[in-house]
Amino acid sequence: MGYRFDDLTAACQDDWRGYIEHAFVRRLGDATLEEGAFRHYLQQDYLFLIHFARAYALAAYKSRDLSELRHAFEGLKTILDVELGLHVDYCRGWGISEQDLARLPEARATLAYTRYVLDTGHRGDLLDLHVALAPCLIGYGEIAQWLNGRDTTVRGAANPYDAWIAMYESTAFQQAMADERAWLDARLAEVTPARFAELTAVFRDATRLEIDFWQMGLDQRL
Ligand SMILES: Cc1ncc(CN)c(N)n1
Repeated sequence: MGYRFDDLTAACQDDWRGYIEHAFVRRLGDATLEEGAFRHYLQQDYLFLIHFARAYALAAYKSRDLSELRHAFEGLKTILDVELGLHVDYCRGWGISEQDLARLPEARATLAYTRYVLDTGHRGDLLDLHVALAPCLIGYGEIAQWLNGRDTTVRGAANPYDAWIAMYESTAFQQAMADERAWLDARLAEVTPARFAELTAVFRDATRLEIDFWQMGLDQRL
């Protein structure tokens, strides 16, 4: 007993590394990612973020006290104010308008991942839902750190994806990630081994669905 968030990643090491160090992420860092792959990912990520905002709203609904409600509200605000706001501006820079985004067909990988998280939240409790959301928030914060620690990552004007890395290394995003980790550490400290095994299964599923999302971007598949 006395689990922490790191125990979840340790229990799914291969999947977690496969997500953080995916070929899509490596190429984005090396500035060798094909533009069409990034554009496809960016468009689907808009749809993804809308459903993830709904998942944080579900977390608010499932909250049992004011502190849980505030925590869900902070997560929702990070998605709406930090990520989605920047995302729409960023898409505009890539010639993708809000009207284009509103008309997008949803890729299977987007559908599978977002509905999995919403379903997990509906049938489970607040901790199930936050564990299903964790690869998203904590994973992207870790990806930005991992990219920055590599010698081959190209930063600045020489990398067309530099602003993407900057968004996830920003203080606002890194703080939201740290808050989520602390929240999970406090809750996981109290779970039994049997409950931890259930939560590990949720975390592994969500991490694999993140891997599929990168692959969908690389393959430019709907
Ligand atoms: C698919 C995906 N996963 C995670 C994140 C980071 N919130 C994102 N924008 N998109």
